[in-house]
Amino acid sequence: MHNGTTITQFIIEEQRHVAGATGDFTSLLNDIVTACKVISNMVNHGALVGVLGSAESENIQGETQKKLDILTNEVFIKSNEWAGHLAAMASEEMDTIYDIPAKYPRGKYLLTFDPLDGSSNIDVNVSVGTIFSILRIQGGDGAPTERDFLQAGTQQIAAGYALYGPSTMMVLTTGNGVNGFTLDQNIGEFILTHPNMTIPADTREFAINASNMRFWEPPVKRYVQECLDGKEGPRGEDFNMRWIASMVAEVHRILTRGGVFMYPIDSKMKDKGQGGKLRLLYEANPMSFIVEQAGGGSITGTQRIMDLQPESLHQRVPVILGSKNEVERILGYHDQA
Ligand SMILES: O=P(O)(O)OC[C@H]1O[C@](O)(COP(=O)(O)O)[C@@H](O)[C@@H]1O
Ligand SMILES: [Mg+2]
Ligand SMILES: [Mg+2]
Repeated sequence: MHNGTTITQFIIEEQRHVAGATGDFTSLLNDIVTACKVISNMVNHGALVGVLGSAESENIQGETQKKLDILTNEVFIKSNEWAGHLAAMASEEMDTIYDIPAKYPRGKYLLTFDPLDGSSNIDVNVSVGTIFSILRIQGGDGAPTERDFLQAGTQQIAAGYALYGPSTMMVLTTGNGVNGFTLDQNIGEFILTHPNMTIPADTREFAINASNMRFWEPPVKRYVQECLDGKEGPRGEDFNMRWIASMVAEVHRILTRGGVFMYPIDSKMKDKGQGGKLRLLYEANPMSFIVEQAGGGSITGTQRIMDLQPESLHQRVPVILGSKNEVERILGYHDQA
């Protein structure tokens, strides 16, 4: 039996050092933690409870939704709408913002989330996750609007993800570094197991969906080719490759042992007028906050993601993140192009 620090104790201790803290933020994080525990249980039971497979619906990106995309979205809404901490929510799976029902008090925070990340893996029992980010509403007391969510990543006050893998973990930043917690199923508590996670500046491991190679832009083609050329090439060292197709699992690997993850822009997307594959508010910004807090870098290819001014709720952007020196090398290749 361990006597580790629970995530609630950790958050409360951290908030003790925040001037003017009211407890709202702690309580909001606790509701998010509860939602992830419910989702962990749902994902773990999978076919036993009939939650695998596709739903007969599409999200605003035109992707066929999985049953679990919809069920996990519901869990997040129900767990977070009632307590009076939120002004509104926005989800990858909802076309418009979710306004807090009038029967509940409205609060000062905004929550954005990707309820199930790595959906294409759920039916094949590969790790999936949940990604979230917390902002403070900037506007007045009126009803929140989509515009309230269009804040740069630097405005985030917290970000995190849950990883439903061999064990269920939660990784969190509130702007004071990055900490990882493992769910002890026996007591139903997330316990601090990975304090102060940091990303090594150098790595010999990259992750990209190589099936898109012919559509990539020259800087990415050059970077990946040099990795593949290994010892015989300009890098003079062999590189390893990974692709799980769950962003949460890729980022967790990078937080644990370094690496670089790339979902770059490509000509196929450009032809469709698409700005990238991954969503700025639900995936790119929260993961960039976590990666930067762990000493890594996160860019579109040409600029820092967290400096981007969002233009729309479901905007997609290119994402290149991970070990700082590799990310800077890729930025340099784009500058030279
Ligand atoms: O299917 P691909 O091209 O390998 O893309 C995988 C990427 O798409 C995603 O699954 C998109 O996220 P969702 O599953 O939340 O839609 C990422 O997690 C992952 O990195
Ligand atoms: Mg996702
Ligand atoms: Mg998703």
